[in-house]
Amino acid sequence: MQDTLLIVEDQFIEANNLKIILLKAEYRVLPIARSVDDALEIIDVQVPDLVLLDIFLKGERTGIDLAHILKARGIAFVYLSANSDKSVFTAAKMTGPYGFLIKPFRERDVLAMLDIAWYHHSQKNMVRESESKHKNPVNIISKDGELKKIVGESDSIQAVLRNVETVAETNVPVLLLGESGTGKELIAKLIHELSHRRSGKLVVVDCAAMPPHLIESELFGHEKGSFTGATEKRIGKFEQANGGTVFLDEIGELPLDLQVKFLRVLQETEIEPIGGKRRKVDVRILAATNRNLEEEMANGRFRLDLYYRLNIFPIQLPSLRQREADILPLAEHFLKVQADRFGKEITGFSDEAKQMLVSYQWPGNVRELENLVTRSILLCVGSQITDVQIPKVHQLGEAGADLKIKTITESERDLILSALRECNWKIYGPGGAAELLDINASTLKSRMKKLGI
Ligand SMILES: Nc1ncnc2c1ncn2[C@@H]1O[C@H](COP(=O)(O)OP(=O)(O)OP(=O)(O)O)[C@@H](O)[C@H]1O
Repeated sequence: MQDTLLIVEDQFIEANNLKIILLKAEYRVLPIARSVDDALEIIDVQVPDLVLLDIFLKGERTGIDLAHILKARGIAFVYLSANSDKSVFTAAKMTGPYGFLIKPFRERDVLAMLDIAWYHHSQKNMVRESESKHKNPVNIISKDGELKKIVGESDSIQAVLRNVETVAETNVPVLLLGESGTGKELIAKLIHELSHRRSGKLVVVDCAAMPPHLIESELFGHEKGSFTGATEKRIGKFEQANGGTVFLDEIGELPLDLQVKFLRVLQETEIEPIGGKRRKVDVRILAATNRNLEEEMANGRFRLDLYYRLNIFPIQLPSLRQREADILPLAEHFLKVQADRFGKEITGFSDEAKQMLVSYQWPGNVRELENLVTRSILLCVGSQITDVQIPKVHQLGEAGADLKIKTITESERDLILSALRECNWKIYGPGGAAELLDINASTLKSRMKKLGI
């Protein structure tokens, strides 16, 4: 089957010459688009295999704006541009094209670039296919009737799932590492569900949430009368989980004296309730932290022996910004789940909203994404989410960084550049630099021209 190409170019003669070259090389070429709107109309009817994209086009939106949309839709593209200006090139590069040709170009340069683009595109598709062939070990967790799906297409989350598959059936303790909101607790639940302990309990203990004077009794239990106020015997979490799994979240918060007692659970599978005798428990330990345990050890806050005992099988959860490929699948997943929950009929995100989602850094990781999607659903009035309220404080991150006194022109230039960078060089529409700077897009464009950006 012939590969189908779309040329997006506002110069009629150049577009036509290019079309002739491509037809001669036996590509199928869709009608030429002269603006972003034209291109979108064509793509809505027929998805091309690859788009050849000029940067400055007819109409308000640029090729870089279109590239963001193509990227969100998973359509490959290469740039063809007469403009080799460094800032434009940098902005174009950030959209992840398969190639960039400076006009005027020779026929064989175009064809060679297309060959390379096809090669990279097919490699990427092969990786995607092999990823989707790898079935998640169990991606549905049922607990108290609650269904949870583990979503993730990126290499890094697939590697996590493979590790989970490897370790789940063993009795080895697992240390889950990663920033807050990356899914450590969810993975702990998955490990439990995949283990032979699945019919036993999974007891979750958040070490950071317990008052220090109660942790020992909570974890190990106490005998009646063992201290003032111990009016009843208490069964600790380790014993409650007998035959099952204990997940200790925020293990880095466990006080040093209790780390020794916990080490005994790991080494001897024994607990010692306050005021009681040592006894055996049959539990598997999963622990998580978003702290750097090596640093904690260096500062004397975490025991070396416990660290080595726990660190037999560490699993590092990647931050969301390290796995951009997962942002949209996760967002779509939360949209479906939460829209059902609130009884709203929302079909999806607009291209602009998708672009805003993939451009943001997600310091709060998957939890922040889930919350933002929920908020967007509640605020959504139509059948599509067209706006997501990315926190402004992060968008403005770079603008105030440089405090050196500059001329007004220099400051204006820096500010515009920071805003453009924050918005991945999107000028118009929601999440664009004009919105961020709170000025009219055409004013921004004329300021950019004047300042040579
Ligand atoms: N891959 C994923 N697929 C679907 N939902 C996910 C995924 N990862 C995380 N979540 C959801 O994101 C939220 C945060 O995840 P979780 O509580 O497991 O993170 P955490 O790393 O344990 O956070 P913390 O360190 O703050 O305790 C949860 O609602 C969880 O269900």
